[in-house]
Amino acid sequence: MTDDLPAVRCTGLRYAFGDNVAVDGVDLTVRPGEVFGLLGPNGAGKTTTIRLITTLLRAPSGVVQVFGVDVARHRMAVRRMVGYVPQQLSADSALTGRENVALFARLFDVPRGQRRVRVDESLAMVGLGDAADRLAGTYSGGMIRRLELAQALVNAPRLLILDEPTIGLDPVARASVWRRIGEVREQTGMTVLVTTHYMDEADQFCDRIALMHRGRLRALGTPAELKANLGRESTLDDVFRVITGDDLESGGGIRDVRAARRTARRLG
Ligand SMILES: Nc1ncnc2c1ncn2[C@@H]1O[C@H](COP(=O)(O)OP(=O)(O)OP(=O)(O)O)[C@@H](O)[C@H]1O
Repeated sequence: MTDDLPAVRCTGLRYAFGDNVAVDGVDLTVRPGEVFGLLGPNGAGKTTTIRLITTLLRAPSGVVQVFGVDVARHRMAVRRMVGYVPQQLSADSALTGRENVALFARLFDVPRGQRRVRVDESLAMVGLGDAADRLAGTYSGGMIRRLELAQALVNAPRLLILDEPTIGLDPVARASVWRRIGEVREQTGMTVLVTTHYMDEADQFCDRIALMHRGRLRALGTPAELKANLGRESTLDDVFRVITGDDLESGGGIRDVRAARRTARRLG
């Protein structure tokens, strides 16, 4: 009955850190079953938007609904529907892959009788079945990301939210992470909301894209639509540059460097 409801609907969403308006009146609908990419330069407001959707931040104004459920009023119900892979994580290098996922199964309150099966299924979905009993500390960066994906999948979420799932990975590992995301989506029909800085990845793997800049949505459409609006032979990079001016090059600064270092430390 709820199948036609949007996976996410944000209306007039706004959030400020002191005087700094991070999210400035965002209206956004993510359709059920799609892979939706939220793009934008550093500081655009993507992570803050995701935190509002996942109930980690509370919006002072605006409404967020996940499959029709209001996040302000039903936080736990929303959390049960959402799997979230944040930028800074989560996998414990002193535990095996299986133990890491089992820990999340307990945290998410997966019924005891289903835990073992759910853990095995999640590890298999991301291609870590054979490595499940190795310590996560021995995994490559790409395997760690897939392990984090398995952690988010263990409670069978209807909506999977990934914040920069491929940052800091080499091209082969990036492709492998995306392949797993695609397979999971096909197997489960779940909706995927993803942020990325990699335009080529967004172009290839997202059904629709929203470009965010300075807290606002500046463009929304399929990759093909966004490129077509700009003219023949345009790339998503071109679209991005037109919308954000020079911010793509100048964006980042200390926060970006810190984030990249954090990721490198985590993966290294
Ligand atoms: N915890 C915080 N305290 C104060 N300001 C914050 C905090 N988190 C984010 N901001 C500010 O809010 C704005 C939006 O940040 P946000 O992290 O949502 O952007 P982003 O698009 O996710 O950037 P990135 O790509 O670097 O992750 C930025 O100006 C940022 O400096």
